[in-house]
Amino acid sequence: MPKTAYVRTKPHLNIGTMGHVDHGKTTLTAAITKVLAERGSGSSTRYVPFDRIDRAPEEAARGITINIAHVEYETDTRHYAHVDMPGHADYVKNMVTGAAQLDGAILVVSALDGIMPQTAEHVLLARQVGVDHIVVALNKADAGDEELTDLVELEVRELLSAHGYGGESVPVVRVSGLKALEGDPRWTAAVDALLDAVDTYVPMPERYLDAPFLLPVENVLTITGRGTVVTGAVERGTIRVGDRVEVLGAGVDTVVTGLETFGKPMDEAQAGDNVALLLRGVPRDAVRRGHIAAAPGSVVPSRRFSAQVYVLSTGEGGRTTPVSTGYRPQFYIRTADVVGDVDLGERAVARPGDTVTMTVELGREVPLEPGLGFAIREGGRTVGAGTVTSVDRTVTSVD
Ligand SMILES: Nc1nc2c(ncn2[C@@H]2O[C@H](COP(=O)(O)OP(=O)(O)OP(=O)(O)O)[C@@H](O)[C@H]2O)c(=O)[nH]1
Ligand SMILES: [Mg+2]
Repeated sequence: MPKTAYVRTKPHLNIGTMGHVDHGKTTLTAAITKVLAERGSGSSTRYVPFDRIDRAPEEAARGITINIAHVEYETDTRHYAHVDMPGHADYVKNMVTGAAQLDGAILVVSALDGIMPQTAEHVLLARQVGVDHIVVALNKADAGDEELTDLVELEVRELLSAHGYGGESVPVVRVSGLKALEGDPRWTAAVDALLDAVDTYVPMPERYLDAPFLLPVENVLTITGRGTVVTGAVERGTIRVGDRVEVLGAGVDTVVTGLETFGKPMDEAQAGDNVALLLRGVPRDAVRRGHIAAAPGSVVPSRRFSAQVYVLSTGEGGRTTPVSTGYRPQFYIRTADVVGDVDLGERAVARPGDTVTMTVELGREVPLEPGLGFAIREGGRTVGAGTVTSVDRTVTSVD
């Protein structure tokens, strides 16, 4: 049976749940889909139960969200792709990948526990990777005491202000994902209120539809008998079946032979869409997460750039000791994870808590441009966050 094509009836946005481990992100995600399915809003909304969101086998075994799960739903005015991000500290790198494509985020904070290390880390990373709007879900409000919840709310608003989110105006909605899932009317209404806050507070971002096509590869899979598929969110431009693309990093130049969003075929994908591209004649192991699919010749990758970097303080989970020239951490740029050599120039050291300028020489070429945000990690933790200020295009790569 042919699959029904995707029909673009509402503006599409990418949002997601982020926050500390066990604060209820996945439960709330399931509750959102249930409330919307019952509201009957939009043909693409389906209830996705909790255990279908945490679906990779490795996750079920460990009971924590490792990969990033995408679900689709519609409110009355918008179509959303929602990524449920992992809270566990080891998986913050996946959070960077997920957040890199978010137009807005729902920060889930347990009203019982308040701000925890990953709550703060996710807010910092969200700021760095360009998430401009956050709505807060104070979850587990069914079990929390009102006065304590008021304190948690104050604390969250302060945290957001400290990271430039204007904490006093951010919507903070008290919810219970668990009770909403059980159908308790008080709490399904709270989820409705949260969705209304997302609909109104997160603006429709500007989509660069006229720019050359670019998609950072998030995942690669094989469809038996059809070929290799790359997935991710289109960063800019549009793409149609039959268009040529090159995959930077893989050295592949090919043609798009199929295009889907949430399992539905589409004729054209555009900036902001979460898509799967079927590529002609590309071996599965040629392409990896971190590569970039782009209109041929539209981007020139580079290795050297200058950046402004904030070195996380020790209290934020950063380093306890300064860094100096010669430091070699991992750089998380779009979906890529690349080693880089740091040069601090005249400045001898950068201490935790400092904001510094640096030159970086990456281990391999990636498409870079001023304004691009990135995270710096070392030994499984985030130690810095920065923005590219200029790109040195004179250094050519040997590979
Ligand atoms: N009382 C109460 N418990 C909740 C609520 N939401 C989630 N929980 C419980 O909190 C625990 C964690 O919920 P999850 O939804 O798995 O949390 P998570 O944030 O997705 O966790 P990670 O993905 O591992 O970071 C589970 O035992 C839930 O049943 C709520 O609104 N109220
Ligand atoms: Mg989860």
